[in-house]
Amino acid sequence: MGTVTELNHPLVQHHLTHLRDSRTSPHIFRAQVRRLAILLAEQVCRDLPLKTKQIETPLEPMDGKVLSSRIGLVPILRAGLGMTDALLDLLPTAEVWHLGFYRDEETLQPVEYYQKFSSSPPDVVFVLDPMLATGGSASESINMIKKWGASDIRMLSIIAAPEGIARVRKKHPDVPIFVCGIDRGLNNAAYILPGLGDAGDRIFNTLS
Ligand SMILES: O=P(O)(O)OC[C@H]1O[C@H](OP(=O)(O)OP(=O)(O)O)[C@H](O)[C@@H]1O
Ligand SMILES: O=c1cc[nH]c(=O)[nH]1
Ligand SMILES: [Mg+2]
Repeated sequence: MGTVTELNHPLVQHHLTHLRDSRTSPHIFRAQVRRLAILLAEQVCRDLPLKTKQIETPLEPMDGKVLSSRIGLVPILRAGLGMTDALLDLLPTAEVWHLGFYRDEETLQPVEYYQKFSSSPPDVVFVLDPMLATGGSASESINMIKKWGASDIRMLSIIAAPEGIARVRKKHPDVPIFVCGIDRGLNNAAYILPGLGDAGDRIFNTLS
């Protein structure tokens, strides 16, 4: 079974609470998503390989270390876009490839509407989606990323339901999951409880 890393850090809990709060404005919500994505990035990058790079400091030459992998970010539209810039700040040479899915409100099944992949996959792919609810969107996304040829795939979410984690682990036992918080479960409409509502709508200010 794939590993699940739940960030258990005071900063994560602090920023998660402000993210969840229904009074948080879209402007602050976006900032909170970004802060939490940075904290997730710190965890998910812990074992990335390094190579030596010879540089000169103002005082002397030295062998420095730099990341050696080709890293790809795959934000799941729309809400995954909210996490992308935070990852790019830390990984400025990462490639960004997009997948578009929306969840059909009746069937709760993910519906694909956009895919943009290169001819060869990166060495490591970070799948970005703040919400892992039933796990349908994440599982389908990972299916497509595997068809692309990627083998080192890591799922980054801000909030997950146990049901979504179980589904991704069952379908993709090779994919580690990194999440800021694991919530109680899903309501009848498959929204995460206590959750934060619809992440895409809160990021893009499209709540009607
Ligand atoms: O685990 P699941 O049950 O599949 O639900 C999670 C999906 O739902 C949300 O996207 P949504 O369909 O609301 O699209 P949006 O990002 O455009 O709002 C979320 O960002 C995930 O992609
Ligand atoms: O709680 C949920 C479930 C799916 N998508 C969201 O944005 N929020
Ligand atoms: Mg949405």
